[in-house]
Amino acid sequence: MTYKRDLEFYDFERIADILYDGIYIADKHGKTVFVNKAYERITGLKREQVVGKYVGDLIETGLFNYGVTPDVIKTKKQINATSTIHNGVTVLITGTPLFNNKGEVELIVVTNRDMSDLLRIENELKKSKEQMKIVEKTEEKNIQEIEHLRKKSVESKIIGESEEIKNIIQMINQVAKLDVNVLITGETGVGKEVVSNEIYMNSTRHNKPFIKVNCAAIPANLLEAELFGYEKGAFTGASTKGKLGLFELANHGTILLDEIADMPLDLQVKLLRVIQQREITRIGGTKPIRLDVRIIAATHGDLKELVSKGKFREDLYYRLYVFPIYIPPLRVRTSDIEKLTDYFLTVYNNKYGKEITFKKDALLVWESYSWPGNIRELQNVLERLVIISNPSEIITSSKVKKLLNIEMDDKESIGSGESYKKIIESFEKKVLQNAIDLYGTTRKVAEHLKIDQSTVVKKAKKLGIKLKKINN
Ligand SMILES: Nc1ncnc2c1ncn2[C@@H]1O[C@H](COP(=O)(O)OP(=O)(O)OP(=O)(O)O)[C@@H](O)[C@H]1O
Repeated sequence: MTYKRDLEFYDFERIADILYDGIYIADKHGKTVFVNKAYERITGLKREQVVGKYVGDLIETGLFNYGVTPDVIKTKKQINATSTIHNGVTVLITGTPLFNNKGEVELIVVTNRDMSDLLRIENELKKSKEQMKIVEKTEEKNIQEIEHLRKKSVESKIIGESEEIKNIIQMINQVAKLDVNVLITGETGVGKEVVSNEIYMNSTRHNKPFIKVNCAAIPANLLEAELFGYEKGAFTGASTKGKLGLFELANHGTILLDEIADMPLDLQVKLLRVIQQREITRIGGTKPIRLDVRIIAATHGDLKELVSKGKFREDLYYRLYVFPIYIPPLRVRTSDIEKLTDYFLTVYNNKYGKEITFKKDALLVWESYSWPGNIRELQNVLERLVIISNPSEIITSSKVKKLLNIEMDDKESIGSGESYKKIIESFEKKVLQNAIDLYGTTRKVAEHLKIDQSTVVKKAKKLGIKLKKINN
């Protein structure tokens, strides 16, 4: 046989030394006769420490916790096992007996495979599987959240038949299907969110996410992470998994940036980039992420004024001002009060199982109130009224006045025991407050009441009327 003759020319020790797995050979007594280089590498033991030693002694000295050789000698069979060696490495060992022609065990050849790499890969696989599960769960949660927001939005309906509301509904119909940014302005509680819901519901994106962010409610230092997300370990305290930003959650859908005036200037720059380049970069990230999000911004503040004071970026203002919708306060569309009252009274009567109605003069007082908190206030006061009233109570004007803290009329005032000065003062306050509510600025009040603007300001101060949000 030629191959046998050829083999005689090869140096088996050299061959054994180039193998990746460790080789250990013991004689029939369990005395080590050979170890290759890979064995030295894996175990960290030198040839001299092992060769000539009995495997039992090696186990006793604590170099291995288990050796297969004694069992192979005993059983005369191949044995597979794992063993941890003194340096902490786990090895897969296979001991195979080599028999002489009498069928006796002559040598035991043991291969050692370092399991560290394998265990590391297995661990990584386990970790990635766990991470995948977390991502899947988060995605599922996000989808549920989006679905919840969508359902909530579907419920909203605009009540009101005033010219102002008709005009707003017309604007919603014009803009909803166009993919442009919308800026909704108006005092607190006028229905900016309700209008944004209607735009979303009537847009082509109505079956895609609708994410609402109140920029004033999230602390400025957290807003960036909330909006744009971050990569894992982006900053101290960041989650090790990283975080998906609200813009990414809103992808292909719509985002409502409520109270946009409260967005810090440095974030305004980032927002501008989202609008212009249609992409975001997570905090700590390097790769920009393409996005397709429609932006609806809302504010009760005067953005133009903030621009002139350097508190809002002019370029962003014009990017948002593509289609502005202004919602007037309830006091200038008093015809809506009755419809809204009817609507919410039915809602709360049903909710609390009551049949409360208004007396005609009570409704007049109700409608003449200035509703500084607008529809939100009307809704809240009405709910309170339903709660505190008897099941079939007919609400009187005095109950409404008490509830709304409205001062009494002239006849009621005269009989109240107050001094002449006090009665005149309260009458003056009522006139001035109504005029300010009606005309909005001290300049216009002065014009209509034919007095100096400085007198309006002085009297308002003296009578304790707040002019904070009124521009001269
Ligand atoms: N036209 C409307 N028809 C029915 N409900 C309305 C209408 N406008 C507002 N509401 C109700 O009034 C409340 C306040 O409305 P909304 O939150 O939209 O006001 P907002 O202008 O966004 O307030 P804020 O500036 O404080 O965020 C909500 O409960 C909303 O459902």
